[in-house]
Amino acid sequence: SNSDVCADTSNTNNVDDSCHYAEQNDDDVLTAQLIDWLRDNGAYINEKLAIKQLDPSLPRGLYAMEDMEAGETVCKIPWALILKPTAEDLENGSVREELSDCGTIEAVFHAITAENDDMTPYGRYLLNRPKAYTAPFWSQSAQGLLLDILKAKKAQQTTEFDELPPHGVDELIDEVKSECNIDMDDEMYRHAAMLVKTRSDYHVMVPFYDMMNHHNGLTNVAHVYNPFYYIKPDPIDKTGYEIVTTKPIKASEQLYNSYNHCKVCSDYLDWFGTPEMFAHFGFVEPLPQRWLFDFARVKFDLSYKGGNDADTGEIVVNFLVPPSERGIALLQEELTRLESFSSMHQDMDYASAGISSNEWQSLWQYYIALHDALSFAVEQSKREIMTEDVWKLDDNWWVQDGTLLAADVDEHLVQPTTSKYG
Ligand SMILES: C[S@@+](CC[C@H](N)C(=O)[O-])C[C@H]1O[C@@H](n2cnc3c(N)ncnc32)[C@H](O)[C@@H]1O
Repeated sequence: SNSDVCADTSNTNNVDDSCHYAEQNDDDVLTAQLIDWLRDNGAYINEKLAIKQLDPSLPRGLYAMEDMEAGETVCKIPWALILKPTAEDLENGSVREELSDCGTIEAVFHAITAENDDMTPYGRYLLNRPKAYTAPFWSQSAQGLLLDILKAKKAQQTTEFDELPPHGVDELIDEVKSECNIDMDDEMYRHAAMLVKTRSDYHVMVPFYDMMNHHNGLTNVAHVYNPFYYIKPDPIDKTGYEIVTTKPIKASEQLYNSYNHCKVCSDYLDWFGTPEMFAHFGFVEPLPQRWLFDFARVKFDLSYKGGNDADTGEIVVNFLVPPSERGIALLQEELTRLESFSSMHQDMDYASAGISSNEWQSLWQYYIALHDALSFAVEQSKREIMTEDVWKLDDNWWVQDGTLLAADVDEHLVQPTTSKYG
């Protein structure tokens, strides 16, 4: 229980105060309580694992404390400990297309607003996450600055995608409001919605699973059961939610998930790349990155030559669709515009911009990633054979990685036909 942990970690006269402080503020205590609670309630958590934050500049994540083999179970979380829509809502949709995360937002809201004694360690950890750190939840002024960078002010737009990605950061809150009929002016509902957007596996919020950070070059875990099909063919309400290692992992290495390429789900959103990851999860993913500039019909991956070694430094651009002169000229125009934006703001700080320090840092982190990606693409195009063919294609010009699933044309779900995504 909480008081046991407090008694263990404080031997001062002021037990109550320091105890209270630790409970409220120490994420190490919160995650230790989370793991105890999960194990006490029937979860399997591999003994070789620990949740840690190595450095304040790094996100808290899941690490191997001893060598692990490929195929070891990372965790198996009973259905009862998972936050999810009501049984009735789930009945209405046994496959992903019919499920929404509205019920999950409700479940998270209840978990983080429960009275003291009823609040689970999972609820407490979630409650303690930083608030409003993804762009759709930023203040109006911070969002306004981001939209300036993206040239996405509605009045200036001539076509839907005459702007840099990510698209629609200023629309998400209204979407949740209307789709879920949830009061998004309530601070706790907003926090619940952001938690679901940043941590859920579609309609399920799975404690411990959601401690894994993202890296598409170093992914070393996979789902055992397809989380989208909770009734068939694999009933995760009976089996529990299980994750396994896919590679040998050395002591001290981090376990990484992929937030956009699920290995057992057999499909992924081809357009969901680095900008979308930033909007949805609030961080700039490390290389490999994917960038799709619809207005210029340019799509490419950025990666390190010969693997994931950031130290070798050499970055390669892989155009997934042959670039056109017209498209590259449009990117060059945006680069020039971005540079004048940055020189206009160089003497400013977050206070003079009227936004929070976190918003300011996040904004410029994305600016740099965007500027770098555009520069690399423009540079590399000089060594490519250019063709204007991409402008003869229809709106799906960018679908190159596989075959569109006929039923899902709007979502652009792509079934991988190559081994590229493992
Ligand atoms: C599912 S949670 C992962 C656990 C989280 N780091 C924590 O401390 O609870 C997703 C959040 O982790 C952070 N994150 C995940 N992968 C990251 C990465 N590669 N770099 C930076 N932050 C990352 C982002 O803040 C994201 O919204």
